Amino acid sequence: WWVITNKDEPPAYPGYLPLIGHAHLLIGDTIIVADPNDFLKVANTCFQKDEIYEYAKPWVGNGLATSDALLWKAHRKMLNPAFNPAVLDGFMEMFNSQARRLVKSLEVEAGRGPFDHWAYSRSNALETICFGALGMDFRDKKELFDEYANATEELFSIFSKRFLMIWLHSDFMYNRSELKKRQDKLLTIVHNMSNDILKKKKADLLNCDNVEDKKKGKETIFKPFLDLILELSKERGTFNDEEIREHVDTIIMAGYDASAIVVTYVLVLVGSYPHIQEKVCEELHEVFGDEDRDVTKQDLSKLVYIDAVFKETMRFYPVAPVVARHLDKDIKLRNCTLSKGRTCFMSIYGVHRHPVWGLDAEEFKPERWLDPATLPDVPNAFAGFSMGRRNCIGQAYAGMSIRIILSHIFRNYKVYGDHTKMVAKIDVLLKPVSGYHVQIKKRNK
Ligand code: HEM
Repeated sequence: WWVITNKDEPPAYPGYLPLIGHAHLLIGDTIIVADPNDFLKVANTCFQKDEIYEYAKPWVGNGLATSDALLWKAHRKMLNPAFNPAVLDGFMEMFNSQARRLVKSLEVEAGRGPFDHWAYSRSNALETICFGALGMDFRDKKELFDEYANATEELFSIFSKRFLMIWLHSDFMYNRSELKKRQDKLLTIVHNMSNDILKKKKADLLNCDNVEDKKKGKETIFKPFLDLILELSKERGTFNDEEIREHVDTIIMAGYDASAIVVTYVLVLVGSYPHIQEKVCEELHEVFGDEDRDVTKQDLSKLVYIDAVFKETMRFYPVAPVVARHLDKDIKLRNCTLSKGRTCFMSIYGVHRHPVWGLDAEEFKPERWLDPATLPDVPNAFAGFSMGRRNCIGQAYAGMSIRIILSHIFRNYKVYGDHTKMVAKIDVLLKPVSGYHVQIKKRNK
C-alpha cells in the first residue's frame, strides 16, 4: 500500500490481509478492472498498451496490436477502410471454400472415437488468414505451410513462457537466453515469408492499374489485406515497407489462433447440449433445406440462432480473457480513481461473468441473445472483441468466417462433446489444457 498515490484508489484485494493482500504490488504496480462501465472508461481514456505487449514486437513490430498510442491512432484511422463491409463481402467465397476444406479434412474422423479437432481447425484458420492477409495460397504447399504453422505456434508459446519466467522479463536477461535464440530462428522463417510475398506483390502492383478496377466497380472482389494496404500506400503514401510487413504479420498473429479457438469451443459446447444442437440444425434446415450450397450474406442475417451460439460461446469462454493498458493518466471511475503509471489488466472474463448478466451468468444459454429483455441493461457487458476505439479491427471478419464455418460443419456432422471435462488455462489466449475432444458423425442428408 506504500505505492498508492491517490487517496481514492481502490483497495488492494479487498478482504485480504495487509501485506499478503498487497504482494502483487511487488511484482508490478497493477490493477484489475472487471466492471463493464469501468472497462469501457479505461478502454476509451487510455490507448497505451502495457509493456508486456513489447514481447510480441520482434514479430509484429509496431503493428496495430502493439504500437504506442500516438502511432496507433494514426495507423488505425488509415487501416479501418481495409476492414469495411464492402471489402469483407469479397471474402465470402474464400470463407466458404475454406469451410468446405475443413469439413472435408474432418471426414477421416467421422464415426470414430473422440479426437482433438484443434489440429484441423487451427491449420484451416491459418490457411484462411494467410490467404486473406497475404494472398498466399498454401493449399498445395504442405511443407512450406507446416514450417510456417509450426513457427507461429512456437512463437506464441515462447511469448507465454517468457511471461511466466519473471527473470526473463528484462531484455538484458532475455537477450542472453536460449529462448531468445530460438525466437530469432522462428522469426526468420515467419518474416522471410511475409517479406518475399510483399516484394512480389509490390512488383505486381506496379504493373497493374487499380484505378481502372475501381471504375469498373470491382471493390467487392476478393483482395488480400496486403494488396489493400499497398494500394492505400500507393494512393496516399501512408506506409513504408517495414510498416506494411508489420501490419500484415499483426493481422496473421491476431487473427488466426483466436478464430480457430472460438470454432473449437463452439463444437465442444454445442456438442455438450443436444437440445442446442437440434435448434442449430433446425435453423440451418429452414435456411438451406437439404442443399449443400455456399452461405451468402443474406443467409448470415437469417442465422440468428447460430449468431447467438457464437456470441454466447465468446461470452462463456472469452478467447482473449484479459487485455492490458499502461495508464498514461489518472482515470476517475465511479467509485475510485486509478493512478497514472500503473498497469491496468482489463478482465474480459470478469466482465462476462459480472452480476449484470444475472443469476444464470455461469450457464451456457444462447437463448439470452434472442431477446433484448434477457440481456444486461448496460450496453457494454460484452467485451469478446474488447471495447472502445482500440477494440478488435477484425471483429466483422472473424464473425463472418466463423459463422460460415459453423454453418458448413453442422450441416455435415453431428457433434458430441463434454465441456465440463475441459480445463482451460491462459496461454496468452484462453486455451483448454485437456485438448478439445469431440466425436463427429456424418449427418444423413
Ligand atoms: C474470434 C476471433 C477474435 C477475437 C476473440 C479477437 C479479440 C481481440 C481482442 C480482445 C483484441 C484487443 C486486444 C488488446 O487490447 O490487447 C483484438 C485486437 C486486434 N485484433 Fe482481434 N480477435 C479476433 C479475430 C481477429 C481477426 C480475424 C483479425 C484480423 C483479420 C484480428 C485483428 C486484430 C487486430 C489487428 C487487433 C489490434 C487492434 C488495435 O489495437 O487497433 N482479430 N482482437
